[in-house]
Amino acid sequence: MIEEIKAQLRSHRELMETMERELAPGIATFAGMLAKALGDGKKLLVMGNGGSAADAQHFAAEIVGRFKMERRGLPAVALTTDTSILTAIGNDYGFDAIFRRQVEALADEGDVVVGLSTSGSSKNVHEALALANDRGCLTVGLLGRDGGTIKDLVDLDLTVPSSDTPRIQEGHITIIHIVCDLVEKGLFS
Ligand SMILES: O=C(CO)[C@@H](O)[C@H](O)[C@H](O)[C@H](O)COP(=O)(O)O
Ligand SMILES: [Zn+2]
Repeated sequence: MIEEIKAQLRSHRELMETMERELAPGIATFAGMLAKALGDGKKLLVMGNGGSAADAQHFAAEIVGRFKMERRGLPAVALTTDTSILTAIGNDYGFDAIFRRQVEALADEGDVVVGLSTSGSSKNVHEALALANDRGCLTVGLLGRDGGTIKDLVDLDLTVPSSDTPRIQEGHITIIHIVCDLVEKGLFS
């Protein structure tokens, strides 16, 4: 068991090293884009399924609440949280529409719309990002594997170089924390 634990910790560390080599410029672009949008009074919308739904909520909480600094709240909404909205849309229009319909209702031009998908191909995330593009939003995919169908759809993709879902999710939350740090420092220090 100890060997298995060490192997998993090693694969996490190796992924972080690969991300350090490959993703730093993309993470900087994401942070700059989000800081500019929030500074201009735009908002963040963020979504994902399963563990990525939790990551979406985590991201919105850092932006609305705080990451590390005492500062005013900034506008961010996780599209994963309202069970009445999710069940109404899912029941009436289908699961693939649960995020798209919320983008239709909430997204304005210039907002940043982020989709998390370890496969890069979850249909409900794909459809929401496609509509966000049509709305003139800035779209970002936090993805994994080969980036799936979402990679070519978004303005910016950050595809974590792994095919292991939990490792990809660990990559995503690391990116989210770095971006929150840079956004706070960019806007408030
Ligand atoms: O957290 C995990 C696995 O670590 C799961 O809940 C996982 O998020 C779910 O299977 C999702 O439905 C996967 O969707 P996606 O990342 O491919 O878009
Ligand atoms: Zn998970």
